[in-house]
Amino acid sequence: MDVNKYPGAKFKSFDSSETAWMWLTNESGVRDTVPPSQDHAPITYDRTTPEPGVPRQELIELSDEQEHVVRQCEAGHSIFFTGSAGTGKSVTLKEVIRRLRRMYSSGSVFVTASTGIAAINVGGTTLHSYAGIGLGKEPAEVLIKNIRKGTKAKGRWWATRVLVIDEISMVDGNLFDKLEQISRAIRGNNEPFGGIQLVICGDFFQLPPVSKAPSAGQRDTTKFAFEAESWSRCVKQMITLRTVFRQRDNELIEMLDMMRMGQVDAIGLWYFRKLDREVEYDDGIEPTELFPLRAQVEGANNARLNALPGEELRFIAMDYAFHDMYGKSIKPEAASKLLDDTLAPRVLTLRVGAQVMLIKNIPETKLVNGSIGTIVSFETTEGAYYHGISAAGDDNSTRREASQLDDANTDDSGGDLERNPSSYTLPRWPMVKFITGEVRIMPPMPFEVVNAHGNSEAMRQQVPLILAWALSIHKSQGQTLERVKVDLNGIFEKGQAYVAVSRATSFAGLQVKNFSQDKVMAHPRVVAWAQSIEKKPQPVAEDEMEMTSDEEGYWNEARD
Ligand SMILES: Nc1ncnc2c1ncn2[C@@H]1O[C@H](COP(=O)(O)OP(=O)(O)OP(=O)(O)O)[C@@H](O)[C@H]1O
Repeated sequence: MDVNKYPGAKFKSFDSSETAWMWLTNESGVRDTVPPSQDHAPITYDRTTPEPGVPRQELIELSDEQEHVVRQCEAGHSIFFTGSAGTGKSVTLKEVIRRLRRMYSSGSVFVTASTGIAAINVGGTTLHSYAGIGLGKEPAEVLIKNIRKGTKAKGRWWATRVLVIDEISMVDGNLFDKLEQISRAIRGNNEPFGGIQLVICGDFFQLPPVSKAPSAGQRDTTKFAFEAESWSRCVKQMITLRTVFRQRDNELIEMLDMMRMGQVDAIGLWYFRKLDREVEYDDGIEPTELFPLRAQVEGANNARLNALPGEELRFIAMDYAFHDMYGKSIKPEAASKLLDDTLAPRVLTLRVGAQVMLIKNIPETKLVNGSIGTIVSFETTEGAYYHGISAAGDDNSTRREASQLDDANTDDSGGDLERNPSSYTLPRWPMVKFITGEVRIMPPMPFEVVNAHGNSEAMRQQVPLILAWALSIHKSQGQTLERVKVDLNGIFEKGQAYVAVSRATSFAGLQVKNFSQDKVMAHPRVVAWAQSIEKKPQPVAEDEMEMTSDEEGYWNEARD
């Protein structure tokens, strides 16, 4: 890596993501992730060839009900699929995106989510940025006028054949109606949502749309997407995934179900009270404590880090800015802002003894996004190999590249100073011992932000870890955590307690402090809607008639 050309640089610009990947592959030696393909032709899906823009996941065999969702999407139906936490909604959605992009051109399948973090999780962009509506506060007529004036957002609306919306529970109902109106107006098509096929995913019992909390005596202004006037016209099918994969213990699954509905019975209460105990783990790795507020998380993590003796190492991310989907260069500051949603921090400060969470899946291992471990030392990759320890993402074929990474970073031109100020010649990376017992060295890995077409707009190279004594409930959404601690006294939002507690995989790894009925708040309008759906026969697509026993209704699990 000829970093002499870029003294102290944190950015390097490229014409396209392909040239950046070529540069990374040929010059920096980083080759632990295959560059996203820009090719729209069908690609065989395996661990080494990700679809454009779809985050790589371990090969998972879809269950029948998950496969059914995929087939309905392939058949062109507009659907909303839901299910309680851990039923594999994200896994299913990634497969839907992969298959639809293979069926149509990837340029006509747009992937969005309600928040930046959720969008990264499915390899998409925020719904607001797809729609080109800024904050979307103005009336629909004004937004339509603004979109008509430009070419970009208008072009996106025209090009869209399928619109994927993930984490729908956080999408405001008024916004949904505005988007529906915009779509019809811009596309000049009066069919529901302007004729776009909608694939909507989420669980309304999880986090609600962000709205100002009502003060005493004020009316709750939350409007859910299912309360949108256009919802029933646009969403023709609702499918509930019922098999929970995250937890195996049936009692825990039942308790979580009760919590989701905000109705914990006496037995559930007894079980929850039993969970109010300290859990000691032999390996010294503590449970991750989930907090509702970011400041609480930072306070808890920094206090624990500062209490550790020994040297502190700071790992500074390298950010790369590419082009947006119209070929316009993205400014470095804008790229860094986008990349902050990837969870990979701009600066990661660590010490030996720090508890960390992996924020990438490591193929061929049991290590996944959410795996918890402790820093046991800082080592060069060469040193780690000498002791028989592999690098993250490493198998035999990448060993050479990982050592090239060391060579690249030991260049005495100064590039290494940015990365690892404590070592001029031998950059060291965190060595982590995970709960699984596995020990891995963690050199930087790439984190990408893709646009709604699935092409890379920005990339961050950073050590794939964050501090994990504490985590915000918001960031924990979508995660699976083996050891969790939640104090329900801090909970203030409906759905928050359920999201937090449902991250756990087992009773043994779950501690719940201060459980009380009033903290397990399901939104009354979500409950009422769920119950009304339960009573209503569901619209069934023609090719679905024979499946009605399986897909009776949205809330058939509540009937059991
Ligand atoms: N068909 C399957 N076979 C085996 N494991 C699965 C399957 N589907 C999902 N899983 C696993 O179950 C866990 C939860 O999956 P996922 O995160 O997709 O659920 P989710 O419904 O999106 O959860 P949440 O609502 O909490 O975000 C993951 O560890 C995932 O790998």
